[in-house]
Amino acid sequence: MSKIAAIIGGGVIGGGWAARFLLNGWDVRVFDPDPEAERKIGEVLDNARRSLPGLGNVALPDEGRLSFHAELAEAVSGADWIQESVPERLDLKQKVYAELEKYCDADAVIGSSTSGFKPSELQKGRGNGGQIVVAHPFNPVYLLPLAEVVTTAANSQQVIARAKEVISSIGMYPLHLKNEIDAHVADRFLEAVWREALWLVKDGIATTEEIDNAIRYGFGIRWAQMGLFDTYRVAGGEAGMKHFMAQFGPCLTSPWTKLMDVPEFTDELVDLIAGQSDAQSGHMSIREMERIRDDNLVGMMRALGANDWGTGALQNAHDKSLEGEAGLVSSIDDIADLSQPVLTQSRVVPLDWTDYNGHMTESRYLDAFAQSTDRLMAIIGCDAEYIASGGSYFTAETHIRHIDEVHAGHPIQIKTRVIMGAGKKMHLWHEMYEGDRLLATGEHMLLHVDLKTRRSAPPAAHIEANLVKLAAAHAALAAPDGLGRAIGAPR
Ligand SMILES: NC(=O)C1=CN([C@@H]2O[C@H](COP(=O)(O)OP(=O)(O)OC[C@H]3O[C@@H](n4cnc5c(N)ncnc54)[C@H](O)[C@@H]3O)[C@@H](O)[C@H]2O)C=CC1
Ligand SMILES: C[N+](C)(C)CC(=O)CC(=O)[O-]
Repeated sequence: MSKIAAIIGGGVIGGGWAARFLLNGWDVRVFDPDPEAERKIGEVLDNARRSLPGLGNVALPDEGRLSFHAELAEAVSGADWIQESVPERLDLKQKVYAELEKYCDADAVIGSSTSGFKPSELQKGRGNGGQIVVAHPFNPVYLLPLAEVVTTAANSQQVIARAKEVISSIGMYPLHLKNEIDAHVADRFLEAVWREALWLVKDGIATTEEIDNAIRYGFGIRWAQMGLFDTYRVAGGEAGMKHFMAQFGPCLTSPWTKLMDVPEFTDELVDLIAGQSDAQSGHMSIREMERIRDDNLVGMMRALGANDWGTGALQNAHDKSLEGEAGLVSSIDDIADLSQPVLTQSRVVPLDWTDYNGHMTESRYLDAFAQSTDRLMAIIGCDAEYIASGGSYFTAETHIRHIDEVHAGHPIQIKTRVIMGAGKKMHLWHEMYEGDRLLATGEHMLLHVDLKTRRSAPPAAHIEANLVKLAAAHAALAAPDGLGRAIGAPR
């Protein structure tokens, strides 16, 4: 199946979709009458290239081709996925759908980024309405994985399944809503919070900065990892959700929120809010703020990945799906040539791996080598299931040589040799490269342990056999330069 996405409307959101598809290996065609569209998408892409490839622990596929088209017909003909991201005006969107109907392929899925319109409003009057679904993303689309997929009875199961499959394949989470409603689910929350915030500023209760602090220092970061209901379940203490509801349910009838209507957007209110926002953050450009936002998102999402939780768990699953294309294996049976060092890592240096010297920081070399050791362990059979049964390896000694520097966003690969594998011992040699350039070596001695006694113990027979097999195959290679080296400072 070809992978061609047509992006109709390449502004903030269309640019984000373009980057998400492109960096996941799709060819992307953009149609946008704005003469500045190419520049703007270029800038969004710069930010996306900086942040997305290093979000996960496995390299993304090769980037697709990006092209700009003056005619809608040219952009959409032959496209598998069409993403409409024109401004939020129903008349304009309906005009675009009438045009799309003429030129798109009959089996293409058409997703709309609309924040508020229902899919039936977009499908209305269209002979090909069954091809149209809402695929509502969140800014920045290239980093945030949620896409609300809203469908109607006009959409076949095949179209719905295809929509979910494509969205998942580019590392996103399709939240399928079968019942359409204005603004879907997530934007209902955003509007409620936004409305409260507008009143609080208008009535002089809090400034824009105080409101942002109330969110980012408190419930915002909490929501990011556990959402609303799980957070409140925990807040109910040992008695959980029922206790929480008994304690705080009555407040709802007060209610704490008094300001249910929307404040009028008078010039005075717009100036008040824009003025406070300028005072708060006017010293930074929007692009600068985007990069700060992206650095923070990547750091937080990668932290969740270490816990295999929330967006991090989703990214870990996406990484798994990319392993084959990246040349990574999880079993000795899948190694094509046993005589060569094993590829144990193919990734991009993430944003949060760099330091004040502007390059990958020393502790991350060990992090990368440790991940390669984990993969080698899995390859010989010491995988999660084996570890859960009570056996594993502990590292007893490590020697890392930092040979050349590498920067965030650059691709690295690690190749691993088994120097010795017998009984309880596993002696590994990792080499880290960017292309042909050797960046670092890692030499590690590990001991097999019984996780109950926490003492060294022989591994299961199949693990030792696999280790011996790899060690024997690698023994035919010339000894690596630097093997067994100590720092060797004169005394
Ligand atoms: N900005 C946001 O935070 C989010 C916006 N959305 C939705 O995404 C859609 C687009 O919003 P933004 O990207 O923010 O707007 P935007 O104003 O940044 O971009 C819209 C783009 O569409 C282009 N355009 C206008 N008429 C067109 C036409 N007939 N054919 C092709 N392109 C055309 C414009 O030149 C512009 O580049 C809206 O439906 C919005 O509700 C969804 C999620 C978040
Ligand atoms: C403000 N907004 C309604 C356009 C926001 C969205 O639709 C989603 C987002 O990215 O917050």
